[in-house]
Amino acid sequence: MRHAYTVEQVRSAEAALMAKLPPGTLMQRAATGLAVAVSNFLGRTYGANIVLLIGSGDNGGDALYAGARLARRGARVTAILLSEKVHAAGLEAFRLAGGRVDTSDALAGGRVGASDDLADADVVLDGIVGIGGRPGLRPDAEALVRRVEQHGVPIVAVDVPSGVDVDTGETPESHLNAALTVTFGTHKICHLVDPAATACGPVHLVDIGLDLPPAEVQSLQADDVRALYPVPHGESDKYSRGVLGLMVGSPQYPGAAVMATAGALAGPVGMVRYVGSSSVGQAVLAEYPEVVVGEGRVQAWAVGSGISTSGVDRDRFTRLIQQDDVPVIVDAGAIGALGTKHSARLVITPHAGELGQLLGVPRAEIEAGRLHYARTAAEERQLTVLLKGATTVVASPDGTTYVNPIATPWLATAGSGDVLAGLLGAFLASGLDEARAAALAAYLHAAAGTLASAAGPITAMSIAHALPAATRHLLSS
Ligand SMILES: NC(=O)C1=CN([C@@H]2O[C@H](COP(=O)(O)OP(=O)(O)OC[C@H]3O[C@@H](n4cnc5c(N)ncnc54)[C@H](O)[C@@H]3O)[C@@H](O)[C@H]2O)[C@@H](O)CC1
Ligand SMILES: [K+]
Repeated sequence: MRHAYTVEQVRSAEAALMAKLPPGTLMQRAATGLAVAVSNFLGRTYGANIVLLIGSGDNGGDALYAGARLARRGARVTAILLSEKVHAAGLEAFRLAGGRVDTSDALAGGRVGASDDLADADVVLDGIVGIGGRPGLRPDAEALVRRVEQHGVPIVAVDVPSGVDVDTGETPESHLNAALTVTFGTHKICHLVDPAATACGPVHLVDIGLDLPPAEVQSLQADDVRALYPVPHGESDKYSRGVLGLMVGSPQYPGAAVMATAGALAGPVGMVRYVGSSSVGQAVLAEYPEVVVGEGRVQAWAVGSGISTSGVDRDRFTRLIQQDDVPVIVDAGAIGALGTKHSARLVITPHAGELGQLLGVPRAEIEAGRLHYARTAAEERQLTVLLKGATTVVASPDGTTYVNPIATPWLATAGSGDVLAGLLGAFLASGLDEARAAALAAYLHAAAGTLASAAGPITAMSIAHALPAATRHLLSS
């Protein structure tokens, strides 16, 4: 499991550890890991041109000490100081190691004389601000960063890309985009949650020995998927593996029922029941003769995919969400039919627009604050939210939050959400709790999409068809 923490949690873990260690130990651990990561990124150190952007805090200190190490190993390292006050011991160590300080007018509001250094750089280290920074780049920093971008020089962010909001993953002000982020001790929320996660690029974690409490945000890894997946055993039968009821698709959108069925049957469920209009049921049977059409006992329901809000059978839907023994996935049109009361365990699967409608918030605001709004909806409505998007967020009413670590933009294709609803239903019917079922479904859906895509376009059915292979690969690796 990958865990992400708030700044406050990181600071208190750091303080507890620092109290037990000689002064400066943690910064040295961080700087050593950073220097190694930069060498690996470059593929060489000797002869490399490295520029450091140095702000006023310890984040700049990390960059200066790492710069000193790289200079000692033969790199040409230049520091551009963005503040009159920088980490003094770090600067001294940097100078002693042969590092150059660019004394041109970097401080004079962006009239940067460091053009040669920037143009010739192989990499730029962003030590402007770390977890102590407020969101946004100041004008001098912004001018420098834009110059770096113009020259096409990759940036390695120290701890976090300067300018992002570390605790929310939001980017309300200007920020930089890193080719790699090297972080220390643990992941922070901005490393996992978009839009900041995209600004981080790949994230490399350097262990500095922190002891941390339960995480704010978690992200399943392949070994978690293996551990959680409900693999059938010798005594399993189709009923004990779980029966999923699908109330999805409509004469207008019959394909949604076929795609949700495809997703469900490629999951861990033992049996799928279809309940809906007979023409849609026929379409499902034509593709999947193993489906049972008609009422019967189920362990979970998926409702709403391919049904407009006005097309939802309100009486039936209200009865479903008022019973408390079977969890219900509420997708697409059914999200719009949701009232404020329910007693069933619910998972809603909105995209940003649908969540915006539910909360009365513009879509753009949801996109900019995905973690916040997913959590708000989960807490206020007492249900689990799977917020679809480039990185899927799963938030449950008890605060448990997962972010899906893998994604391919090719997943954004018609019917992809129907496959996901079916797959999620299969995990719920097999007995997993809502948050884990949603996190597993998001992971495998993205893994199958990535496999099917191979960096090219995909259809929803190809995602469903790739699910067994993606699952096999994960379970056997
Ligand atoms: N505390 C620790 O034990 C460790 C901290 N480490 C490093 O220390 C960093 C945190 O250091 P600090 O707490 O000194 O804080 P930062 O270095 O993140 O920045 C705080 C400083 O930046 C200024 N500032 C705030 N917002 C700004 C903005 N938008 N633009 C420009 N300047 C801004 C503040 O006035 C303050 O002087 C971590 O991110 C990490 O890189 C590492 O060395 C690991 C150990
Ligand atoms: K930084």
